[in-house]
Amino acid sequence: MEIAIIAHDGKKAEMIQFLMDFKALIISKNITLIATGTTGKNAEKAGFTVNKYLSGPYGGDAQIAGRVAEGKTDMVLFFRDPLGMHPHEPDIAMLMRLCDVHDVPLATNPATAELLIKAI
Ligand SMILES: O=C(CO)COP(=O)(O)O
Repeated sequence: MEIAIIAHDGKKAEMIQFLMDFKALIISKNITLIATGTTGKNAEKAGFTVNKYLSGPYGGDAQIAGRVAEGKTDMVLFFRDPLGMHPHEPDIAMLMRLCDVHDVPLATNPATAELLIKAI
């Protein structure tokens, strides 16, 4: 199972805490993690193996959206910062739209991500 992890800067610490909280489950379920660039680097520093794509503003969200459209990604955990401005807002909207088009589970905050990952 492939899960995409993406976190805006203000939410990266929460993403790493989330990954640590569910590390045993991620390993035991043989989950492949993919991520936007900087989120992925942070996860690697925390000891996770991650397939990294470009940083979000440089097209990483769009690359992951492509994988969602191709049926390669099974779940997207996207810790968005609703208080921040993002130059790549169109890419973010595209990713969320394609999750809906292809009925791929999408969590946009840690509470929802916890419910989703516990359901695996
Ligand atoms: O911008 C992002 C999501 O929209 C995240 O990108 P990074 O993981 O490269 O910071």
